[in-house]
Amino acid sequence: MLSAEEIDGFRDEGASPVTPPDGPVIDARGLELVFQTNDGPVHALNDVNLQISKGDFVSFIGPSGCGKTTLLRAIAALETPTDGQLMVNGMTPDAARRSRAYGYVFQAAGLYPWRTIAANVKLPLEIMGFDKAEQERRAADVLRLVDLEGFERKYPWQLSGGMQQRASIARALAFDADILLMDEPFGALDEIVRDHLNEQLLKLWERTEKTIAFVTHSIPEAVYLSTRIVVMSPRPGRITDVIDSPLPRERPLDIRDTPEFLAVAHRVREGLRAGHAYD
Ligand SMILES: Nc1ncnc2c1ncn2[C@@H]1O[C@H](COP(=O)(O)OP(=O)(O)OP(=O)(O)O)[C@@H](O)[C@H]1O
Repeated sequence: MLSAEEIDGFRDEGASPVTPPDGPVIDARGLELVFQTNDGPVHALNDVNLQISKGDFVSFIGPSGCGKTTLLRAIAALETPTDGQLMVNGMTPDAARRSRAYGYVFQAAGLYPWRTIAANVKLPLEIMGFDKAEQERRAADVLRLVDLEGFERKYPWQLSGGMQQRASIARALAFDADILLMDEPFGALDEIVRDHLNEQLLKLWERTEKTIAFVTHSIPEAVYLSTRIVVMSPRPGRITDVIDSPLPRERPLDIRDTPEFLAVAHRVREGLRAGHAYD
């Protein structure tokens, strides 16, 4: 379920989503993030430099604990960098959050079991004070976008895992932010369902022209989805490679068998290996 801080994000006062600037939608320069813990400092991000343009689909891939989620949470103003500069839509992450610059999709669908699918999708809109008619209209629109038309009155437990994750994507889309931050949204699903959702997500990205930042552990998923793949080293997370995908935007699933696809996957694997200490 959404945490108190995430729900607070919807409550922040703010205008409707703003038009992104001409420059990068997400701009990180020399970003550092150190957590202070009882066992001493944990250096999660080290000198992260990255510019993401409007309409990019960027995947972050790296070993467990390398700081992928931390980076996404910093973009969402849920963590505060200890050094460097981070701008989202040309403003500080806090200001971007208040202007509802992004929707956030978590690893677990996080739907409230006592609310119907439509009521879950409307939750942020309710908190933001949209009137009832607008809530209805938007919920219907986004549920159609994720192919859940007809499931409005169902409860989350009546839906499969993949459908629940689509509902959580619909909830993140409901207030029409330009940026979608997705933290391993399909990590817990079986491969066939994941393939199907990957295909659907690409179509949705085409239709909506959103900028997507997507965390994954899966090389094929990163290569299949992305226009850019950001490879990270083990903690402290540094960017070791940024790959601009040569693949066309239109991607049937069987593109994964082509030499071009396999070449990109190979480069990602090499990047992960280079950053990894095995001993
Ligand atoms: N709030 C926190 N306080 C202290 N340490 C934290 C906190 N959040 C994350 N960390 C630590 O920071 C490091 C990076 O964590 P993060 O969750 O960003 O990694 P990740 O790459 O997303 O991992 P995974 O792929 O396993 O989800 C880890 O060592 C983690 O234990």
